[in-house]
Amino acid sequence: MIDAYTGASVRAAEQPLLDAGYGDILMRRAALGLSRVCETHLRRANRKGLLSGTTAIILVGSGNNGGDGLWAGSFLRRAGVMVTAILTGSKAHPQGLKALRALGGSVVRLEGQDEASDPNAEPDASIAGFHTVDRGQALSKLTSAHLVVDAVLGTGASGGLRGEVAALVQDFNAFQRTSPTGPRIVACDVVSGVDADTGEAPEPVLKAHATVTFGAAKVAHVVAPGEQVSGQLTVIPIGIEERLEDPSVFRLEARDILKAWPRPTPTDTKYTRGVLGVVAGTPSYPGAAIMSTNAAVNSGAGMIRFLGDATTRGMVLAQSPEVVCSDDQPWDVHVQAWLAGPGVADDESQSARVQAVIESPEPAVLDAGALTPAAQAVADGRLGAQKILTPHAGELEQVFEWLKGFGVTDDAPDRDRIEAAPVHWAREAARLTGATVLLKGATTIIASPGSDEDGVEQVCLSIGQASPWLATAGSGDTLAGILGTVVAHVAEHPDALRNLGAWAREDGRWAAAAALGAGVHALASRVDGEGPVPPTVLAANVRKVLRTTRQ
Ligand SMILES: NC(=O)C1=CN([C@@H]2O[C@H](COP(=O)(O)OP(=O)(O)OC[C@H]3O[C@@H](n4cnc5c(N)ncnc54)[C@H](O)[C@@H]3O)[C@@H](O)[C@H]2O)[C@@H](O)CC1
Ligand SMILES: Nc1ncnc2c1ncn2[C@@H]1O[C@H](COP(=O)(O)OP(=O)(O)O)[C@@H](O)[C@H]1O
Repeated sequence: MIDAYTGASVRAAEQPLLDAGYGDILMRRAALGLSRVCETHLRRANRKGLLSGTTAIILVGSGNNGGDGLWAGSFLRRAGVMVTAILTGSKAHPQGLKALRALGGSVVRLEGQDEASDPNAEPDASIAGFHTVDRGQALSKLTSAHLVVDAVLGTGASGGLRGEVAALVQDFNAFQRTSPTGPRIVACDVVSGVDADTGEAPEPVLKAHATVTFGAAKVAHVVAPGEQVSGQLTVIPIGIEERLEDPSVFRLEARDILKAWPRPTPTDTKYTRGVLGVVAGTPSYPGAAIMSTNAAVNSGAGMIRFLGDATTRGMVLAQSPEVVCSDDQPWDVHVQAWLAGPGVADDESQSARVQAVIESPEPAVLDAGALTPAAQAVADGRLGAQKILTPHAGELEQVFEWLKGFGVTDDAPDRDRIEAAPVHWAREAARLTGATVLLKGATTIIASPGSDEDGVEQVCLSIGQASPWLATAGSGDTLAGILGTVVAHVAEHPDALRNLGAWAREDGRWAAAAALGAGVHALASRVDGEGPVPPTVLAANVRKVLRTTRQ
């Protein structure tokens, strides 16, 4: 599990050490870790695996992030690398600058640095004497280097790159598009301009092959879009780890997911494992019913009860004879949890069942056609953490429109805003609806509602490493079936996921269950390597994923 923190909580952990005068030591530890990762990349760039003869350009901002870069440059110099620092701000960390120069590193200033690129610009005599390079000259230094270290902005950034350095990055990105064999790019702490706390990545950003961060991962490393530009993450311990408070986002990794996935014990029966009721599909859209029930079967549901019309029932049974089908109403059957909504549109009887599920006290995964009625139900009160909404960004936009219509919020973000800061909007949707929200996308975000009144903190998780091949119609129906299975189990065994952490109890268990479902879905997308994963194959892959650990 990766615990990811906000910049503010990392700074709070550092503060006592800074107050005690250990700032330089922290910075040098950070820089040493950064330089080691840079060395690995540089050795790969040299056929003989040597460092001498390799070149590194460090883009250096005016704050401590730039200080890390300068110190790392001095360590690389000592190892024989030819290092040039390009200063992009109106000042530079004095000790870092001294250290790099003492070891023979070159230092130049990017011409045109002005108030636009650094809001706190103060003319600084200590760097005024350095030779300047214009953007074209800086670009040719970058493109001819073996390695570029991005140390312009770290956790102290407010907004994206601006001014001349933004234009330089834009030019470099244009070069990269035509010449994929450019330098390796290593980001210091966070990719410059990416918001450490939300992962927002305002263009332009220098997409990194690797990011080296200090003390702990930041939220931007585990949520979209920040994660997608960060490359491989290395966390360097600097001595603040014990002082960190609660993480802001948990990233579950493959081993956490496989370890926590609930497995039957010898005393279990199909009922004690949790019965899942499914309200999905209509004669017009029967596929969603077939795919979601098939996924539930393959993820090991104890029993599945499908409610729907005769045509769809016949098709579900043809694919999965294990499913118990009827035309009952939700209140007539006893289940531990529901899955409602996939493929439900323009059908009175199925919509009525969806409505009954929303109004029932049971836990429920509410997907696709259940999202609008769920948002409408918020007008009558919070839904409860046991109701799990599973929108993609476009569906979440509609949920927010309904919430705005009911006066629950003034701010209804559109799809683009949601995609720019999914972790923020997933949390907000959970807070406003009172439901657990699973927001789909390149990384999947899961947020529990929390409660200001009861002092219950929101739990937030992220799941990554899903194959982009999942962007296929029907992947969501498969996810819904997997989610239903694990939610039904957790409904019957409230403490089943407690080993994940204290946060995975009470209301947080629904977020934990949803994260496990999304995690298994992501693992199933890559189990046979990278390539197309039609939903039926994806569902079958779930069994392979769940077989990979010993019990
Ligand atoms: N505090 C510490 O002891 C440690 C801090 N470390 C490093 O320090 C970094 C944080 O340092 P700082 O707080 O100095 O912040 P940054 O280095 O991220 O940036 C702050 C500077 O950039 C300017 N700035 C902010 N937004 C800008 C924008 N959009 N465009 C142009 N200029 C902008 C500010 O005016 C300020 O001068 C971390 O990311 C990490 O790399 C590490 O050395 C570990 C130890
Ligand atoms: N680019 C991507 N990378 C990784 N996963 C993705 C990507 N695009 C979509 N997904 C995942 O694929 C699934 C698509 O679900 P959804 O949009 O509901 O599809 P459908 O309704 O057609 O079944 C979600 O789990 C989502 O997180």
